[in-house]
Amino acid sequence: MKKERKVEDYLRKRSGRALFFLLDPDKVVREEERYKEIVEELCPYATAFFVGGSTGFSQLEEERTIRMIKAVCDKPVVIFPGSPAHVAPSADAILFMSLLNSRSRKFLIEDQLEGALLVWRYGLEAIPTAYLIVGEGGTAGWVGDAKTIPLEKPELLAMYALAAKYLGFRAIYVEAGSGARTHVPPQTVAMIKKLLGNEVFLMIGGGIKNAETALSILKAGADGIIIGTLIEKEPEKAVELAKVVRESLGE
Ligand SMILES: CC(C)=CCC/C(C)=C/CC/C(C)=C/CC/C(C)=C/COP(=O)(O)OP(=O)(O)O
Ligand SMILES: O=P(O)(O)OC[C@@H](O)CO
Ligand SMILES: [Mg+2]
Repeated sequence: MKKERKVEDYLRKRSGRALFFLLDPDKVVREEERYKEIVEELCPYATAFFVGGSTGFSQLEEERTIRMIKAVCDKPVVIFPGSPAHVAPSADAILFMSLLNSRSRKFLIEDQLEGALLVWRYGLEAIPTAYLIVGEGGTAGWVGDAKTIPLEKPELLAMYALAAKYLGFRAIYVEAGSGARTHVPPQTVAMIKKLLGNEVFLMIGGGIKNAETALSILKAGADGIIIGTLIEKEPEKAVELAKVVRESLGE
């Protein structure tokens, strides 16, 4: 049995400077060699790799992607599940999430029932995470039947964030949607972090495409940020972003 909060403790030690690189198994398995090289390049800058997608669910592809990352990089690999089909045995942990602003019971609690059994069977570390989709919402918003929170109404997001904290979630992932044109504004991040305090680990993702944005969101109070689409579209820019962020943080 893996130690209960090993990855979570590791992440908490890196609050305010955690960089997560998200790989979509659906895409990775079609170009495994290319992604292997990208992972090698990103590895020194990564806090952890996230693996998951909103579409094309398959445990086989999830597991293959996790093993590919683990073969070339010693950083933790965390499942970011779009469905219970993403629960795969070789991961170090899973964001065990509920999409709190979904209209559907499936994403609030039903997928978790099926996923829980697999998490238990594989002895995976579960990080209780509230997933909140804002703004454009991207594919995850559409698939997850989210009542997306408008970016210009941060007070609605604040209500969700507080409810998540009081329900006992130890992490919150605020998602603007994969490839979003507008990322979560730093002022909103600052407001949410102030309400949450250090008890809850705050992750921000969606539409972060350059180092300036990444740093502004971290400096506003995000504990970690997620970079996905940039890795797929312009991997050299993702590596550059990672380098600049690490240097600017004095690491
Ligand atoms: C806890 C367990 C077992 C499951 C939770 C299931 C939930 C709550 C899902 C929420 C809805 C959803 C579809 C989330 C997807 C999150 C994710 C992995 C996003 C990253 O993928 P994208 O980049 O948006 O996907 P594509 O690249 O496929 O468009
Ligand atoms: O793909 P991008 O826009 O980097 O977003 C990352 C992540 O928040 C998607 O779930
Ligand atoms: Mg994607």
